[in-house]
Amino acid sequence: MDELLEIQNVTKRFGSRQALNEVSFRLGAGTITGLLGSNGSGKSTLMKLIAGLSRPSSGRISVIGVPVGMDSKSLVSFMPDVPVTESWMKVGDALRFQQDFYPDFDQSKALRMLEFMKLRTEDKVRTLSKGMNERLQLTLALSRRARLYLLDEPIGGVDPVARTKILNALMEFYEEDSSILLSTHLVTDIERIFDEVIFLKDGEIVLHHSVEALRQERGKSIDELFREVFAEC
Ligand SMILES: Nc1ncnc2c1ncn2[C@@H]1O[C@H](COP(=O)(O)OP(=O)(O)OP(=O)(O)O)[C@@H](O)[C@H]1O
Repeated sequence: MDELLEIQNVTKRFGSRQALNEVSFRLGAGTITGLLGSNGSGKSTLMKLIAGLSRPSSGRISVIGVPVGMDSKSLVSFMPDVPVTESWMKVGDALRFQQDFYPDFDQSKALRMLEFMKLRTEDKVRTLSKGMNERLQLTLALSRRARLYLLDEPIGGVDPVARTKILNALMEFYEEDSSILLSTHLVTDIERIFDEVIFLKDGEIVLHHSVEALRQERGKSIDELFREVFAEC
């Protein structure tokens, strides 16, 4: 497995609050990894550090050997947990903005994804439901030609039908030489897409394992393990 992401002893403090404590892990190319943790466990903070939107208090992060910074921007596509679109936009405007901003944006892939997602370029962003908006945000993120996709809560707060549609889109449009790190606290339904899972608790990694090995060794679903580890959170 080729190394794609390497995180070494990363700590992040906000004043006296420690959001991440000595986090270290590696991800290989061609994997979908679930970053699982309860509210406030540090998932978004870690995603922002990998995306280069914030700097660690200490530690190192690199993507295919490139330290996170200006040079890693073209390697990483980030879907934050808040929409990147403006309410005045139509879906087509959102695509044009993304294309202007990122030279690696693949317009034809975006149009294919829109069709799959049942979105139209003339739809107004402010009239989209939460689930439809999440489909749009996912389209914007996955249509970049990147090596690592960071998806922060792409199914947060949508109903099970919308969730299935979003997960199917992920599997359909995922390029297999890239990797996905997807954060969520909604483990039911989604665990089928993961190759690996990382459990993040109070800013520390408490488990990082292949899903297949976990199921075989512990005889439990990821959802059951998640409930055990986070029972008191
Ligand atoms: N800009 C900030 N200033 C101060 N504290 C912050 C900031 N961002 C995050 N934190 C704190 O860091 C901790 C981790 O927050 P983070 O948003 O990374 O958690 P999360 O796992 O993504 O949670 P959720 O599932 O609720 O989105 C929390 O205690 C949070 O209050």
